[in-house]
Amino acid sequence: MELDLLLDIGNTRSKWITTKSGLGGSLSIEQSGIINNQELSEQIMQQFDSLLTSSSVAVIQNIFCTCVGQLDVLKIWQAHFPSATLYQLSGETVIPGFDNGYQRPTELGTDRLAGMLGAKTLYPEKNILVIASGTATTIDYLHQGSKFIGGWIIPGLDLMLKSLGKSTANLPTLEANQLTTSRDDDQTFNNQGTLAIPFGTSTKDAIGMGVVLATVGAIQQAIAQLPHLELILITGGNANLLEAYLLSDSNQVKFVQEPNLILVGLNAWRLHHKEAHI
Ligand SMILES: Nc1ncnc2c1ncn2[C@@H]1O[C@H](COP(=O)(O)OP(=O)(O)O)[C@@H](O)[C@H]1O
Ligand SMILES: CC(C)(COP(=O)(O)O)[C@@H](O)C(=O)NCCC(=O)O
Repeated sequence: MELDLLLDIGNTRSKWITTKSGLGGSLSIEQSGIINNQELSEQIMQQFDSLLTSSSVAVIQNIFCTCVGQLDVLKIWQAHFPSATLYQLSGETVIPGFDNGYQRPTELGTDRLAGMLGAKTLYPEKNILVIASGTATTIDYLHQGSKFIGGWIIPGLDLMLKSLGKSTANLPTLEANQLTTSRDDDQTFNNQGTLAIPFGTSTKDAIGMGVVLATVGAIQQAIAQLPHLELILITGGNANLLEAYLLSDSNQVKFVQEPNLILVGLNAWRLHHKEAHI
């Protein structure tokens, strides 16, 4: 079987999917995985073991990739699949029906571009806010599934926690997974059933609630200034955590978690690329 590898290299982790190499409709997933970039070589060997050992049957033909992480990370990926052809998404890549509103399109992170292509593919013609909550948190607006209006970049939850810990004498360095979302804890819920954000009464809570509110507040600001917003999509490593704090029915806008949004976007670009080069 001939396979293509869809690869999203972020600043913390690489997310991947293999799909049949031919042209198809929606994304069919053969295998998938997530690898921390610091453990890349070891994990590629482990996660791809069955593919690599049965290489006479399954071969990676092409890699369709977005890389906003270190180039060295991409080089390690390439070294494991030397016979595959590498295609890298660029801010300048032309996609029919998609208009990149950045002043300098090449400046736009290709993961953000792929996220919007994913949104356009899954929810055509909608006004969509795309939130990617990873190393950084990005909040991007896609108008009518076709025009990227612009967005915001703020430090991701871990990054905020790390920088507070590192740059102050008195603050501990918390981790995002210490910001609990469990309903078993003694936490406050608002009348929509999502977590309320109380004022902190300990250093830990003051930091935790502060970084969550910095993020949720930005998202709510975006919602407030987009009267025609129809849908909010959230993806990335902190999507679960963030979702617990976001209003599920903000301003009547539907809110959906799409873990593979960027890879879905890469697949849409892959199909377009293949159709254009038949
Ligand atoms: N198992 C995990 N390993 C690393 N980070 C994780 C993990 N689970 C959740 N996270 C959170 O997800 C973030 C990375 O999310 P991800 O979407 O992969 O980011 P990026 O695309 O920037 O690499 C980390 O900053 C961390 O806060
Ligand atoms: C904003 C980002 C750092 C997000 O990276 P991530 O958190 O996904 O690792 C990345 O999309 C990037 O490097 N963007 C380039 C600048 C821009 O999009 O304007």
